[in-house]
Amino acid sequence: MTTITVANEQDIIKKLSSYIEKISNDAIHNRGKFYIGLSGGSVVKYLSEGLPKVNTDWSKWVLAFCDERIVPEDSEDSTFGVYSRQLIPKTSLDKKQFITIKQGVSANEAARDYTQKLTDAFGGDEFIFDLLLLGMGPDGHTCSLFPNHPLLEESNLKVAAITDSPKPPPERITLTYPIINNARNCIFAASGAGKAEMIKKILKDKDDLPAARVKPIHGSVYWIVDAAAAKYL
Ligand SMILES: O=C1O[C@H](COP(=O)(O)O)[C@@H](O)[C@H](O)[C@H]1O
Repeated sequence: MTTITVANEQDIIKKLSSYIEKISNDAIHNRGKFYIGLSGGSVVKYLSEGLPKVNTDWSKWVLAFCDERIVPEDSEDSTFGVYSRQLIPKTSLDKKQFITIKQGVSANEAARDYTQKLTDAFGGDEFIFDLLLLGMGPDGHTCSLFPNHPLLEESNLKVAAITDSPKPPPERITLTYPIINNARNCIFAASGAGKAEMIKKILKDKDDLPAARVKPIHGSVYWIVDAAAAKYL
């Protein structure tokens, strides 16, 4: 695990963008495509500001979601909805490059459908993401994997439904640890004093929180944090 501490949110955006540029270009050079998993929350802002400056072949990107909320795409809570308003217009990305959830179905049906869409996108049932961009909530959750939730132990499903998310909206789908920890790279980005206590618990005290369980078997995990979020490290 590598922790990178920078001065402020703008520097997080710059550092994150430089990692994305390098990892995407390496993936495209070595394997012809770049598979990336996106998170919602504050990560959307980092990417909407940073990605438009990244030098990459956008046509080779395949974009999925680390988690998504079961809401209509035009809802403020839809992660794809936010990216389509805030990021897509600033890049050459096409909406068709995003693997989105099926609309108008239950969380369980959306999870099943999303698993099939990922199987099609990866050309098989081994999903190896080049990069997962992860957020960490103030309770230590990542993706839609929340503290003390049974989904933390899920070992069969690759994409799972959750219908009792403690953070609204309650119905979501999420990648599970077998897929998260099969990624080549995972990057957490977190800023602000509101995250400082949890960052200490995870990075210093090594508490068993959902974000701390991100340990790719053959890959790397990076934490990019600003000075306020790192104040207890
Ligand atoms: O609900 C969610 O929260 C986490 C963390 O969000 P943040 O705003 O505290 O960074 C996010 O990573 C996840 O994708 C989202 O569904």
